[in-house]
Amino acid sequence: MSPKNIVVLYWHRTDLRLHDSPALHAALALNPSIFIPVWTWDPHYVYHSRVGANRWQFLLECQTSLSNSYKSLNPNQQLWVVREGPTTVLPKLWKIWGVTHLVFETDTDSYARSRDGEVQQLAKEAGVEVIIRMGRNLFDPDELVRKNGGKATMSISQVERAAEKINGGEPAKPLAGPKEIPDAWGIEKMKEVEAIKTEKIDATPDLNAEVRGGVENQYERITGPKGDFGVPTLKEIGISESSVTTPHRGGEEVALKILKECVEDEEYVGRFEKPNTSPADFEPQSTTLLSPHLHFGSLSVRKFWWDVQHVLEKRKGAKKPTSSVPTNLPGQLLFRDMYFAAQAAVGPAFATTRGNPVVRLIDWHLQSKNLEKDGTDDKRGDGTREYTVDSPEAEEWFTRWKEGRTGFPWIDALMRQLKQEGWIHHLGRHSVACFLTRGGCYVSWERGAEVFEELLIDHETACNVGNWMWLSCTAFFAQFYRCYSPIAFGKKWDPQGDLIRKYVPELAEFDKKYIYEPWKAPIADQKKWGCRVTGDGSISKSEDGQTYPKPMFDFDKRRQICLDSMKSAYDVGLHGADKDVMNGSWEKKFLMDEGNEKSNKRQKTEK
Ligand SMILES: Cc1cc2nc3c(=O)[nH]c(=O)nc-3n(C[C@H](O)[C@H](O)[C@H](O)COP(=O)(O)OP(=O)(O)OC[C@H]3O[C@@H](n4cnc5c(N)ncnc54)[C@H](O)[C@@H]3O)c2cc1C
Repeated sequence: MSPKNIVVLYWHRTDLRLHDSPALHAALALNPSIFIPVWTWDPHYVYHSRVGANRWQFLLECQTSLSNSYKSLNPNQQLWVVREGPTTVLPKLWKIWGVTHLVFETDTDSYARSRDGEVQQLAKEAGVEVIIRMGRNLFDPDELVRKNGGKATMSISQVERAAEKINGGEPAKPLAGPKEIPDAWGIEKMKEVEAIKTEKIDATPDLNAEVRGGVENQYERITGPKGDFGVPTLKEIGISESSVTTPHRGGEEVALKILKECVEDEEYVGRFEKPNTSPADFEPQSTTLLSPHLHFGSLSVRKFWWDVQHVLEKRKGAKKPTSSVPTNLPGQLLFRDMYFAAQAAVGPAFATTRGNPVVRLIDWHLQSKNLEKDGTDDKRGDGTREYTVDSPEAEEWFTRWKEGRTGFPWIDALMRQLKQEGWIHHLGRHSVACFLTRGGCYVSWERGAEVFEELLIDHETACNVGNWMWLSCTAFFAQFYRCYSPIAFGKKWDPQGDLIRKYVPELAEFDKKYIYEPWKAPIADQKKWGCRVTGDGSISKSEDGQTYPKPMFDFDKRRQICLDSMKSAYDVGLHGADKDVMNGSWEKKFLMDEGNEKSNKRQKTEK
């Protein structure tokens, strides 16, 4: 085919960048006469995945930045945002714009796999050639699985061994970004899509109704309210500007600047060891905070790897102390690949307990409803699962955890930082995840993962659920007797309690002696420091001034109960895909177990 006749529709999804994009490179290598970079505003993410205001804003910033980059290379270009789901709109676009090739980056997330399968079939029927390239990971997750004997990658050493068989353990080198971009069709031809019948949008279940304070008009016109295929505004998607509270900004330019500053600090990169970075540091935080950029693809993970690798090699050459995998920065990126490949092997069930062969079944409180006898699989994988409130007390703990009013200042500071900023340090995530599950509340990790899914600006299904399984000791990690104290762990990193003072300002005046355990402060001191420790925090002001809640339970007692219960659950030894789990009879096994908190409770109530 002569380049004259080549019309490429480039479908941006996980790659909001121009630098090092193998799919974009392949698309431009076709030498197209017409090149149309498109984003389809997919109702699946708008309604059926939990997304908070901060992550919406981050996405819009990434899209705006990409659109501007296109414009700077070709004033007639932009990111063409089309407001309809991809499986219905793409075939219409191909027809109207005479598309010959569809090009996109591989996405191994469960929803994306089935969507892309459907799109490929439609393209085949329409005679459109499809080109797909991997660029979201260091190594192709499916290839890692194959090299790991077809099994989920459950440890870094498995990833390293599998990667060794792919390219001697080295990710491909980054590709240069384009210097020029061909034209799209003229605006009149582009706008012909307005004549097409818009499909009815499937807006139920709407998991983001609460996030959207205002009226949304995101699907009223396929080309957007101005008819210019523009990146939506917050207002158009029904989100008020005041609900965006994150200080973290999106976009390729921002990502490249952060990476540049990071690698210029040779000591930082050379000595980086994750366990030695503080969860209490803010402005600046102690790790790179590049995760949201990797999530949206505003940064290439291979560029991250190689820029860091060059610093490490230089240091090694100069015989300077240099950290190594898995605690150094490349090690962190391998953890990311580990979770992607584990998800690629397990499929949609990776995000749940039911049907997931790698996850242990623990008899948590607030289990997903699909674990009940008549439970069904969440085939759409859209997080619509409901849960069973087996204990009103656990439900209350879960709510207090989510809202940052547990009465444990370290936990509350982190949960409020998460809500405000959409990002917390990895060890902060450890603390709050352990506290909600095996180290305090004994609430299902699936509840915690759903809260993170909404609030994180870096939410990545594979990494989120993978890490929740790790922290709850249901997969990847099994040392459940190693538990984070909400008091001692924070104190170790931040003896002055600065993180607490920032995010729990009602305790700002407390002496460092009491900042982690304010309930122990004498009443006279509490009054002097302007905050009484009383109630459950549901009312922030009381008659005598500001208040902070009492701890919601005795942590030492809860830790012991959780430890005993975990031990019993490990003895029962069920996993998510076992017959007893799939047919809903698993509870019987726990009822027979004497050592378990919940089974004892149940036996008592059943009598
Ligand atoms: C309960 C829980 C939930 C999590 N949910 C997510 C999530 O939804 N999305 C997400 O990207 N990370 C998640 N993580 C992993 C990790 O906490 C973040 O990737 C990291 O804190 C991001 O900050 P950073 O960019 O400064 O990391 P850095 O320490 O600078 O690491 C560089 C990059 O390596 C990757 N990385 C580092 N640690 C991990 C890890 N343990 N697992 C996977 N990738 C890692 C990230 O892409 C990160 O940007 C979660 C961790 C826990 C304990």
